Amino acid sequence: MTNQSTIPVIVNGAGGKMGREVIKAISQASDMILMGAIDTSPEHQGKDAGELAGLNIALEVPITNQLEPILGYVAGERQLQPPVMVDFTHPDAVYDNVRSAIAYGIRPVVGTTGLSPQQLENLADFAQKASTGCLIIPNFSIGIVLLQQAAITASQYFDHVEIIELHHNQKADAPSGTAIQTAQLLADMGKTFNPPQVTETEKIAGARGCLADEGIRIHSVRLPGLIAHQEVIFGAAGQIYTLRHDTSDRSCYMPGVLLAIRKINQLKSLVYGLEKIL
Ligand SMILES: NC(=O)C1=CN([C@@H]2O[C@H](COP(=O)(O)OP(=O)(O)OC[C@H]3O[C@@H](n4cnc5c(N)ncnc54)[C@H](OP(=O)(O)O)[C@@H]3O)[C@@H](O)[C@H]2O)C=CC1
Ligand SMILES: O=C(O)C1=N[C@H](C(=O)O)C[C@H](O)C1
Repeated sequence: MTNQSTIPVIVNGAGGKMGREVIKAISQASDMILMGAIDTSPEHQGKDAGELAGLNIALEVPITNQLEPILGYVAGERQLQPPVMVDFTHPDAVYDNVRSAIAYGIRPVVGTTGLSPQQLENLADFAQKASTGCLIIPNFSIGIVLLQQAAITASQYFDHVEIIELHHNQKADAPSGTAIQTAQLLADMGKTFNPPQVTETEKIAGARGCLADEGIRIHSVRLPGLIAHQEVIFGAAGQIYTLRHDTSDRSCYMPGVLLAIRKINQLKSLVYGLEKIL
C-alpha cells in the first residue's frame, strides 16, 4: 500500500546480481515502491522485475532498456516523497546515468564502482548546482565500514600497509571501489606508508600490485568461487596485523542500500561513503 511517506524507487541494472537483490529488498520495505526497472541486457527485456528477482509474485514492473522515459515518467508523477534511482550497472555507464537522473530531479543512490576522480568531481559539481542529494557508496556493508575504521586506527601506529582485494571474475573494474576508498582513507591520514627498504625490481610487470596515494599498494585477485573479500595487512618489526572482511551473500549490502534510499532526501549535494550517513 502506498501513502504520503512512500518513497518511489527505480532500479538501474535491475537484472544484474545486485539489481535483483535490491528489488527483493525494496519489495519487502513497507515505505518504498518500485516504479521502474532498467537493464540493457537483451535477455531481460519485458520480463517482470519481481519474477526476475526470484520473488513468487509479479511486481507488474517490466524491465526496459530505456532510462530517460522512466526518469521522465517518475519525475512527472504526483508524489510527496522525491523519487530515488538506485544504480548497480557498469563502470562505463554509471556517469551518464547519474547525470541523467539529476537532470530529471531524481536522487541517485549509486553502488556502481569505477568512477574516475574527475568524474566524481564533475558529478559533485552537477549535484551541487542542482541542489540535489547524490550518494556514491563504494561498499554498502557495515563490515567494510568497521574494517576501514580499524584500519584508520592502525595506520597511526604502523608505517607499512598493503591491501589485497579478492572478487568473482565477472568484475569489470580493478582495483575494487572499496580498495580505492580504503587506500584513500589511509592516505588522508597525512603520512606516507611503505618507505623503501631496498631497490626493488619487478621481474614481471605488476608483481607488486598498483600504487595508490602515499605509497599504499593494492593487489587484485579475480577467481570464480569468490564474491567480495578484502584484507588490509599492516606490518612492523616482529608483527603482522591483518584486517579481513568476507562477503558470503549479497544480502549483506541491503541494509545499507535501504538506509541510503531513506536518507538521500536530507542531502543537497554529493556524499561519498556509507560512513557519512550512518
Ligand atoms: N557498492 C557496493 O556495495 C557494491 C557495488 N557493486 C558494484 O555494482 C556494479 C554492478 O555489480 P553486479 O550487480 O555484480 O553486476 P552485474 O553485471 O551482475 O549487473 C549489472 C547489470 O546492469 C546491466 N547494465 C549494464 N550497463 C547498463 C546500462 N547502461 N543501463 C542499465 N543496465 C546496464 C548489465 O547488463 P549486461 O549484463 O548485459 O551488461 C547487468 O544486467 C559493479 O560496479 C560492482 O562493482 C557490487 C556489489 C556491491
Ligand atoms: O563487484 C563487486 O562484486 C563488488 N564491488 C564493489 C567494489 O568494487 O568495491 C563492492 C564490493 O566489493 C563488491
